[in-house]
Amino acid sequence: MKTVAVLGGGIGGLATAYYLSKSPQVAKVILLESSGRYGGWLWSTRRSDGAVFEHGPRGIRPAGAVGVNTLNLVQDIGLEKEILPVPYSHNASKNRYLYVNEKLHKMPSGLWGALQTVSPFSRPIIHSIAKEILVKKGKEDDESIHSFVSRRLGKELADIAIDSLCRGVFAGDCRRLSVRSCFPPLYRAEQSRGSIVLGMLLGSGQDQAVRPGALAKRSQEESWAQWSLLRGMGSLPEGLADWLQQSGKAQLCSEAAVKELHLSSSGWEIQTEGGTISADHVISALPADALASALPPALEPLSKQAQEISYVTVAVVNLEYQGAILPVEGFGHLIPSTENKGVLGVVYDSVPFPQHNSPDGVTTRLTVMMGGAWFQEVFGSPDAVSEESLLAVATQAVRAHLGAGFPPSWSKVALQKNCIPQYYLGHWKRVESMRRYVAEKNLPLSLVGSSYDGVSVNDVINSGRVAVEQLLGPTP
Ligand SMILES: Cc1cc2nc3c(=O)[nH]c(=O)nc-3n(C[C@H](O)[C@H](O)[C@H](O)COP(=O)(O)OP(=O)(O)OC[C@H]3O[C@@H](n4cnc5c(N)ncnc54)[C@H](O)[C@@H]3O)c2cc1C
Ligand SMILES: C=Cc1c2[nH]c(c1C)Cc1[nH]c(c(CCC(=O)O)c1C)Cc1[nH]c(c(C)c1CCC(=O)O)Cc1[nH]c(c(C)c1C=C)C2
Repeated sequence: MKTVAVLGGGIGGLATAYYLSKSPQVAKVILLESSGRYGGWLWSTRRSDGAVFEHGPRGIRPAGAVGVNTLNLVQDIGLEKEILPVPYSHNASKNRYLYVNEKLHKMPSGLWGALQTVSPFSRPIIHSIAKEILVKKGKEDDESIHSFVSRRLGKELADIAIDSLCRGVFAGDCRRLSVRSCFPPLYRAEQSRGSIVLGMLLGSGQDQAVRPGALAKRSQEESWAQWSLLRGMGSLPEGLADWLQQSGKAQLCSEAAVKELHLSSSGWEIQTEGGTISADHVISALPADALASALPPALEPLSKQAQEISYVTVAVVNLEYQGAILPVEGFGHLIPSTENKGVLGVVYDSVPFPQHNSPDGVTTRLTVMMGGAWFQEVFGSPDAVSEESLLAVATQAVRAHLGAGFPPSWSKVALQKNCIPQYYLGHWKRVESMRRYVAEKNLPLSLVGSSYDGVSVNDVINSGRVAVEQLLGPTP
């Protein structure tokens, strides 16, 4: 393997380039990014007074093999000293809220929470859990998350808790999203143990373990629930880009949009805004629709399937208020679609990460997330909506939900167009069929990134590692 081109400079592309650069089998890595900045949705505003605001992800979970894998990478690129951990004992880990019937309700957590009737639910969660063990296994090879949870745990949990959860992870509609692709452990638990509860107690064939380095071991010893970085999540792609530049093997090209891919006798000819590049192998970390636009007409079956993966738009509104305005301490609150379609949830950023507050006086930083699967219906076309109207909806939500009687002292509206892929029913079959097509045609192409195997930062980084290992064997 001489030259590998990585398409897309989001966290998926950067992580892929990192794993490639570690392999002695690769002579050169060329990363092509269309914008002037690396990181994709990982994007932080650092204000001159030191305050940090996130316009994409704000916290990463250290749990599981993929969480360990990300911490190993963070340690290896030297970002360890910038880590901001949030332990399980912290209020931001223990307290999550739902906004239902115009009131905040703490979501039940732990055994005590499960044993009690906690509003807005009409009976203790333990009822649903106990009955779940006896529910028969589903017969379909995929099912919507809402249908799966209604069947196994009851309609009330599906309508309120799961509806909100899917808005708080996928900005999506649980009636359309696939349980198999969005929550593989739940699907696997039913398949292997006939029950979610038994699957969790007995295990259901988890992913391969990743050996933890010192940082991941520390996260386990200190029971971290999530982590961020001192100067915001944007430091992760910046750190990776710096590491790649110093590796001497990687050539990072920004403002180099990939226009067309052509198969050649030895691999690919890649036509970019700046010229043509040759590569022996291409790893695409582009959103699937962007890859579809660049594929040659001869690979139409592949581009057609890539085009069928849809995305939703999220308006991310960062707000800063003077003083401590929160009536409760926690991670934030989610709003089920029956309560308010347009406003998905509010993150109380100051609670998990007070280090990102301005050092000048007491402030509260919040992020209101809006739209998702309901964007068009509530706000109209993302191309026509004004920032002012989105800001007005966000500040009104904070006023109504949290009682902030005065306007924010600072705000920023980021309209994140087509930012989260939606794994609808049958997503697994489409992805499998795309990969089978690539294998059968012997195409020098690998598919990584959030369009295929999970949307979290951990999943995306891991998809880069898996693709490189499939191509070259285990990374050193
Ligand atoms: C608002 C929001 C909040 C989130 N919160 C969390 C969270 O709390 N925790 C978590 O784990 N995850 C979170 N996520 C998910 C996570 O951030 C994303 O799934 C992940 O960053 C996707 O990375 P990626 O590299 O696959 O894609 P992208 O970030 O989309 O990267 C793709 C890159 O390709 C480039 N590109 C596009 N077309 C071309 C072309 N033709 N040529 C060259 N380059 C091109 C783009 O400019 C981009 O840089 C959140 C996402 C959003 C939007
Ligand atoms: C209100 C909208 C959103 C909030 N965060 C996201 C959206 C769309 C995006 C998002 N959040 C998480 C992930 C990664 C998933 C993972 O597997 O790690 C993504 C893409 C993390 C997350 N956020 C919430 C949950 C339950 C999770 C899963 C992991 C975990 O348990 O920590 C809940 C949640 N998200 C938002 C709020 C306000 C909220 C709950 C109060 C914002």
